Amino acid sequence: MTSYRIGVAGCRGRMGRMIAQAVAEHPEVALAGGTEQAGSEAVGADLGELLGMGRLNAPITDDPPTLFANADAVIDFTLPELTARHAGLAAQAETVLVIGTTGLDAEQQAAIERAARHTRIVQAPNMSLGVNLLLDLVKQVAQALDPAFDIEITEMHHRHKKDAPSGTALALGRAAAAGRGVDLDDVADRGRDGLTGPRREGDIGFAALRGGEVAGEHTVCFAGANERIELTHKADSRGIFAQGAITAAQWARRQDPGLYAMKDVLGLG
Ligand SMILES: NC(=O)C1=CN([C@@H]2O[C@H](COP(=O)(O)OP(=O)(O)OC[C@H]3O[C@@H](n4cnc5c(N)ncnc54)[C@H](OP(=O)(O)O)[C@@H]3O)[C@@H](O)[C@H]2O)C=CC1
Ligand SMILES: O=C(O)C1=N[C@H](C(=O)O)C[C@H](O)C1
Repeated sequence: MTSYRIGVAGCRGRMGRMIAQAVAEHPEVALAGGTEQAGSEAVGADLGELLGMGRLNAPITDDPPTLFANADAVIDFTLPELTARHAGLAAQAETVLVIGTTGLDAEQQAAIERAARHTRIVQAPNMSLGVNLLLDLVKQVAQALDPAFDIEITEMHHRHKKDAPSGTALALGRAAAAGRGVDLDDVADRGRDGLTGPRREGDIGFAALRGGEVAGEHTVCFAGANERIELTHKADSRGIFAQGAITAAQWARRQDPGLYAMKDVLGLG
C-alpha cells in the first residue's frame, strides 16, 4: 500500500509542531507538509528540517489548497475561522480532515457540517481516550442524580489559550445536560461576577482558570447538600491529543463521507 500522507495545518503551533513530529515518527504514515501564516519565516522550508529530523520532502506553505492537494489527510488544530475555510478545501479535494480546533461559532460549525457531505471529517474538542470515556461517565452520573445535585465544570489551561470555556468543558456540559434530558444552551451559566444572586436550580456552571503551561485539566463536580462527586481528567502531555488525531486520520481513511466524533474512532458507542 502507498503511504498515507498527512499534512498539518498551523504546523508551528503548540499542537501543530507536536502532531508533525508524531506523524514523522509514526511507522504507518508519512508527513505531507504543513501550513503557516503568510510572512512566517518558516514558509518554503522543509517541515522535517524545522523539527530537527532532516529533510522529509514535507514543504511548509502559506497556501492551504497546495497542502490539501498533496495530502491524503490534514490535521487542523488552528483557529476557528481558518478551520472553517479548511473544511471547504477538504470537501473540494476530498481529503480527510481531522479537526481539533475549539471555539467555533454556529456559522463556522455549519461550514464543517456542509463540508462533511463531501468528505470524511473527524471533529473532537479533545482527542484523548480519557476525556472521551469521561463524557459517557458524566452523562451516566447526571442521569442517575436528580437536579438537587448542582453541576459545576471547572477547567485549567496554559496562559496562551484563546477560548473559554474550553471546548472540552462545553462537551462535558453537553454530556451532563443530555444525561438530564435538557439543552445545555438553556441551563449554561458561563461566568459569575458581582451580585449574581443564588444559584438557579438545574443550571450547569462553568469556570475557566488560565496559567502557566497546564496542558489541560477538567473536573465535573456534582454537588449535593451533604456530599460531592467529582470526576476529573488531567492531561500530562499534549502527546495524547496528537496520537488521538493521528488515530482519527487513519480511521477516517476507511469511512464514507460524514462528520464523525472521537467516540466513533475509539469505538465507544
Ligand atoms: N481537540 C484537542 O484534543 C485539542 C484541541 N486544541 C485546540 O487546538 C487549537 C490550537 O491550539 P494551540 O496549538 O495551543 O494554538 P497555537 O496558537 O499554538 O497554534 C495555532 C497555530 O496556527 C497558526 N496560524 C495562524 N494563522 C494561520 C494561517 N493563516 N495559516 C496557517 N497557520 C496559521 C499559528 O501561527 P502564529 O503563531 O504565527 O499565529 C499557530 O502556529 C485551539 O483551538 C485549541 O483549543 C488544543 C489541544 C488539544
Ligand atoms: O487549548 C488547549 O490547549 C486545549 N484545548 C482543548 C479544549 O479547548 O478543550 C483540549 C485540551 O484541553 C487542550
